[in-house]
Amino acid sequence: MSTLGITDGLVLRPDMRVERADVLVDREAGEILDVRPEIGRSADERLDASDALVAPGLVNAHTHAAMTLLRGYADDKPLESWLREDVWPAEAELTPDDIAAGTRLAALEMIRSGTTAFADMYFSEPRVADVVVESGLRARLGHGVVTVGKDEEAAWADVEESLTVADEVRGVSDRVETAFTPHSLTTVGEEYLREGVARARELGVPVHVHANETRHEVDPVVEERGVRPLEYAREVGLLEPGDFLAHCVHLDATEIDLLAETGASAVHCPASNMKLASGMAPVQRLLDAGVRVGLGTDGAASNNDLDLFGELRDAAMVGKLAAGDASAVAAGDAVRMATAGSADAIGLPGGRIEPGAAADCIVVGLDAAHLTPVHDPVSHLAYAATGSDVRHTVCDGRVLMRDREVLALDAPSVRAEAEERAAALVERAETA
Ligand SMILES: CSC[C@H]1O[C@@H](n2cnc3c(O)ncnc32)[C@H](O)[C@@H]1O
Ligand SMILES: [Zn+2]
Repeated sequence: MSTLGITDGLVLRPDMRVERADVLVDREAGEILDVRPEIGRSADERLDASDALVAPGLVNAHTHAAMTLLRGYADDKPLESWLREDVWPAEAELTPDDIAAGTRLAALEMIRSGTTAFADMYFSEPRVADVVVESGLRARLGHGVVTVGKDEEAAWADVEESLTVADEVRGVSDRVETAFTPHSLTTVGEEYLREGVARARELGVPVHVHANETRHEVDPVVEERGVRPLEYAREVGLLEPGDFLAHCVHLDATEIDLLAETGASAVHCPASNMKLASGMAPVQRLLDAGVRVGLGTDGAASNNDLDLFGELRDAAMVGKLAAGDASAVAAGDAVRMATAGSADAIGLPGGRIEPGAAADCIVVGLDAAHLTPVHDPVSHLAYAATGSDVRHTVCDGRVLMRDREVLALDAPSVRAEAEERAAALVERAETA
């Protein structure tokens, strides 16, 4: 057996206690073997965690990774006009090579800011899967379906593509899983949703969908169908355990209960919700009802970065504002959402430092001015740390970043290619 020891640090345990211990990893199995003082000293490879906290790798439960190419392209607009006037026209010009380059940039950013797994909904997902394999991350991937504005043939072809990706891409690596990913309850017609969801059940893949993000998305469902959007979702076969719904901002009490009863998860995207002025998700009410809640950045065009430490802070802050209660969404709740909550929501291993768990870990330096003194490391994770405090990143037992150097990707060439492709993409979009 070949081992990795993460030594001399503090370790964040699943119950949010922090203790001084080493973490010993089986590199081949990609599994945590033991968490105990001094257990890592004789490991084959060592990572220094002195003056640092060993935490689970963060899990980004909702993103569109290749949207890094559109970072800063269209700011300061609400969702509907942002999508229709800027984002969708630009996305129409994307090539598979652009998507690979944008995803590679996203992978670089995620590894550097302590994310070890993500859920993606986008296009050219076989190329996204190749980048996941190359970078060493874990992911659940899905081809996003939109049927509004398409003729029947094109709409069915989009549904078929999502199902084919869900079926075929999951075999490419142990670190890659898939989902059926209709874009939203209003941008995919009812017959396509019903059929796609039923076929996803046959394939045994979950559904990842945007839901209840803005009032403009909720009101038409209520007016036309006389039910709340998540009641409609249930009618078309959604909300099975394993399904996860991005945003869940505008929910009524019935919908919160539906999520709790069915076991479907909500993915909170606080920065995107604030930037697009979509609203404040009722996160404390979801947690109180027993709903599993994960945390996502959404795409880099509505955030504008993929640093989940920002979401941790935003989730804790906006959670209090939404509840009118400073004790709502406490630091430990936010950290749980970004780790075990997200991992469980998207159905990937990770999110916990304990024997038998996936060896997806980060080492966060606590030796910076903005993290001094250390009264409570969990508080620092939620409120004061940033992605650049991450010293090492490990996924599946493999070191992806050591002392801030990303090992599997060549950062300068990843950045250069993304820069070049982003400029050409925008040029094409603006002359189309
Ligand atoms: C069809 S692939 C996914 C699709 O979703 C778009 N998108 C990005 N951010 C959001 C958001 O916050 N709500 C809804 N849709 C979003 C993305 O640009 C792709 O077109
Ligand atoms: Zn999204």
